[in-house]
Amino acid sequence: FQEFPGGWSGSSLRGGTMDLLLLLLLHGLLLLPLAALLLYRCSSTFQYLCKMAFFNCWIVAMATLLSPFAAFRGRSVENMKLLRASLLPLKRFYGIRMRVRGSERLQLPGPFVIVCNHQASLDLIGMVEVIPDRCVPIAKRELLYLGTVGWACWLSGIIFIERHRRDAAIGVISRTAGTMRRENVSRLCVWVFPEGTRNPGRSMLPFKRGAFHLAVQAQVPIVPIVISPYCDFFSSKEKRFTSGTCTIQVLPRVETRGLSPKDVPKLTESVWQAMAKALAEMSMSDHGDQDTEQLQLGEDRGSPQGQGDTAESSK
Ligand SMILES: CCCCCCCCCCCCCCC(=O)SCCNC(=O)CCNC(=O)[C@H](O)C(C)(C)COP(=O)(O)OP(=O)(O)OC[C@H]1O[C@@H](n2cnc3c(N)ncnc32)[C@H](O)[C@@H]1OP(=O)(O)O
Ligand SMILES: CCCCCCCC/C=C\CCCCCCCC(=O)OC[C@@H](O)COP(=O)(O)O
Repeated sequence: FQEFPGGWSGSSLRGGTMDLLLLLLLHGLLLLPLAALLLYRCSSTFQYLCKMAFFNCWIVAMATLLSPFAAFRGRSVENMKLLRASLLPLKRFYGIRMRVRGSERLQLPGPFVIVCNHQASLDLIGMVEVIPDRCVPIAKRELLYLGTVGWACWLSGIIFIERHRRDAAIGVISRTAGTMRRENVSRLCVWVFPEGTRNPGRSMLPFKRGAFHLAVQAQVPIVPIVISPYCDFFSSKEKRFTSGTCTIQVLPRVETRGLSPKDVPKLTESVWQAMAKALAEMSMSDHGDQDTEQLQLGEDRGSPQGQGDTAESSK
């Protein structure tokens, strides 16, 4: 480059290009969040993707932060309290109002098995709303391999089963029943999603029998819980996630004392029927507003009737 007095020199030309590039980069950096914000406001799909990404990031972040503290205690159901506390704020972030009905039905002195419908991973938000102390979920083994999430689940005493290895899964369930029955172990409850997989919408899949074998083997009651359909505010198929209201209905417990394995098919069917009825009633009313407290279970023996409450959560 030749230099001319008062003209452009090679170095000043390079400097000018650099300035221009920097200016463009700065604009880009400023415009990107603005564009993302605009997209978030305009596109419900983008909003859904952001909210789901945040859900997963929150879980990974909490698992990473809390696992070292949980590790001090070792593998213990007491760590479920940490897991629960870390997931409770999620409903506020998403503007989900939780209504719980019949929560007093969970205050039993002894062990019991909870069975709950499974629509989406969002069920975790409902689960932590009502899960009693010393209660662990049964989860698919794949969760164990999700890095710190798996570690957090293991430390919290979550019971893992390999769904496609029936004999191994039955073995895990039998050992769990043994632990529930053992007198020297303080009360242990187990939460099962008996559909065995997620099932979005207003219906339920037929139930797998493991939860019912577990209750019969341990001779403990079954407490069915129904979470109202998310259709109003959430759909993974339509990529829609807005704020909304969710009702959690705890149904009367079903006793299993005196039942044997041959009673399991009938027991499974009657619990499915009772839960399907409650789900249908919730679907008909706006957000499960209809009072389903008077639900009677065919198999229900000795459950306190008509004592239901409706608690709007302030947790
Ligand atoms: C800090 C932040 C960290 C946050 C971390 C995030 C937290 C995550 C935790 C949340 C966990 C939620 C996870 C949800 C899930 O993973 S759902 C998926 C796992 N759950 C299930 O699969 C449900 C349990 N499954 C079963 O119970 C099944 O019954 C199973 C044992 C797996 C067998 O299934 P399958 O073979 O497909 O079918 P059936 O149930 O129809 O059974 C077939 C025959 O076997 C007999 N059977 C079943 N179980 C038993 C048993 N325990 N004992 C004896 N016999 C059994 C059953 O009766 C059938 O025989 P018959 O037809 O009656 O002759
Ligand atoms: C080193 C590896 C790092 C991996 C990091 C992975 C990050 C994973 C991010 C978030 C994990 C969120 C876990 C939420 C678990 C929700 C429970 C759930 O809903 O499981 C589904 C199961 O019921 C049924 O599964 P399917 O419907 O049969 O499918």
